[in-house]
Amino acid sequence: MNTKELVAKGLELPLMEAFYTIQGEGRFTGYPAYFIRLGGCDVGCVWCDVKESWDSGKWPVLAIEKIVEDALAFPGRLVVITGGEPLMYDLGPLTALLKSKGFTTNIETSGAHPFSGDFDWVCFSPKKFKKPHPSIYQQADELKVVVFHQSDFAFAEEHAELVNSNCEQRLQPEWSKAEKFIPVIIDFAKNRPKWKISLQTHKFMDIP
Ligand SMILES: C[S@@+](CC[C@H](N)C(=O)[O-])C[C@H]1O[C@@H](n2cnc3c(N)ncnc32)[C@H](O)[C@@H]1O
Ligand SMILES: Nc1nc2[nH]cc(C(=O)O)c2c(=O)[nH]1
Ligand code: SF4
Ligand SMILES: [Mg+2]
Repeated sequence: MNTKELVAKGLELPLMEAFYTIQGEGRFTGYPAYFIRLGGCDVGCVWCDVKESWDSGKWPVLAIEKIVEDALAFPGRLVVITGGEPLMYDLGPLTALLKSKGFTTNIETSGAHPFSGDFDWVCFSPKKFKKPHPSIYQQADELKVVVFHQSDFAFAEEHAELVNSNCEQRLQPEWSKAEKFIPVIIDFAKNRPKWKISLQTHKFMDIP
């Protein structure tokens, strides 16, 4: 098979970066985790903090065996697959291999492509820029909505209605608007206690 075919089968993937750090966001904030950041995203969030990931063609294509071998070099056994938009790819083979090696598998996704892979935790961050694929709503363990504009609160409530009943709900201020929206998010959550707050703590800790 050629590279295109191998990527289509999820046996090789474009890898922007992989790094061992502390999960900065959401339910596992503070947990040491190995991040696998896949290249490529077609969603186009204006405030994306990793726009350099968007062009998959910029990044080397690696066999999943190599990706997993590199992850094993670190003490932690929590992996976060992110991007770019990781669900652009078939994550079945990578997650199966990770789990066979004893990793807990988490994903950060916009849900904008059909769900694939075997995950212990699915963090679903819906975007106005590309409608989520229907398959994400029953898979999501966490709904994490980025607040960039006042209208994002209604957007968040719309998606809270669509996810499964035990899906955790978090609001995350868009980084450049944090000063403006943190007080608003605090007030919103205190009045609607199903909503919790997620901050990009890695940026406060000055770690990747
Ligand atoms: C870079 S995205 C990659 C994974 C996937 N494409 C997604 O959007 O969930 C990882 C997380 O960072 C969030 N994010 C990206 N840029 C942000 C920003 N400027 N402020 C706050 N959160 C941001 C996304 O909403 C998502 O929850
Ligand atoms: N430390 C750290 N935590 C994160 N949580 C989600 C991230 C992402 O870019 O997917 C991220 C990230 O880039 N760094
Ligand atoms: S979906 Fe994620 S990676 Fe893609 S543009 Fe939006 S925040 Fe960035
Ligand atoms: Mg990030």
